[in-house]
Amino acid sequence: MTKAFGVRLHEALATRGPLCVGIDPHPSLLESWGLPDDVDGLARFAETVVEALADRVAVVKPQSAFFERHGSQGVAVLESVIRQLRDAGALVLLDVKRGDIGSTVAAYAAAYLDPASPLRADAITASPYLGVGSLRPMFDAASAHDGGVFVLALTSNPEGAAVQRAVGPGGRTVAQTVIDEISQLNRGAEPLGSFGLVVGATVGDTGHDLSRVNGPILAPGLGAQGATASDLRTVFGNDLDWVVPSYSREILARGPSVSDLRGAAEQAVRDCRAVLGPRTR
Ligand SMILES: O=c1ccn([C@@H]2O[C@H](COP(=O)(O)O)[C@@H](O)[C@H]2O)c(=O)[nH]1
Repeated sequence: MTKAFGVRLHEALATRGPLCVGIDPHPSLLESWGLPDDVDGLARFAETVVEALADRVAVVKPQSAFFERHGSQGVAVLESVIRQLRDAGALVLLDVKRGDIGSTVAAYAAAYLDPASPLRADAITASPYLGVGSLRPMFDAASAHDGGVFVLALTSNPEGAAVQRAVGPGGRTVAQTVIDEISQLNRGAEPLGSFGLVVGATVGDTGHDLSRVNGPILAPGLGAQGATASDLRTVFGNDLDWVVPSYSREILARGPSVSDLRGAAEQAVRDCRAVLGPRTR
């Protein structure tokens, strides 16, 4: 029997350090690595990241879009990469940002969280734009199969604020509603729940209450989007315990050298540890 995603993430962060590295094979990165912008280039890029990082980084986050743009063969590469990452002990957070009416969300849940699926990951990202409740089939599948779901709350892009900071009839922002609903799902979980949030490292002081989340908070936007590890203190204040800092291009740009990729990941862990400090729980 496996352990709940929150438990596995807790262990991975403790043993491997507080870091998520994204696999985002941008055409420009393929070019700078001397690879063609085709399925072979995609596979060589992703396999190099697997070789460099899968046995040492806590969470690896393939960005599905960069695999999908190569069609069915790209998706086949993604399936293989997910399997290789998991076999090497990394937790795979598949960044797909899915969301829909509940009956369709059930199909997404089957695609990404059911152990029978070739695309099964440890956790996925989800969009709450159709209402957090519409994601219920994902939460149920995650609970049934020891997976996790990270729901967008305050995203790292500047356009997100207009929607996410809009205030609803009850006086809460859209983002705070998402935060509160996810916090409910994690109530009582030890050492932390399996339901996460996405809060960009670029957003500055959030002005939102993250104190009851009791689950992981993915913080993308570090590196290429301009945020630095020290910004995590400004963004999360005293709620730093379960922040999972996430870098993609900043680290990937150091390839194709396996040792340079590892060096960049080690530096990122040092930078983030200096801000996050020892986990208090
Ligand atoms: O708010 C969000 C949510 C997801 N992302 C994703 O993270 C990576 C960031 O890549 P960088 O190269 O480190 O900028 C990318 O896959 C985004 O789709 C995000 O940036 N912000």
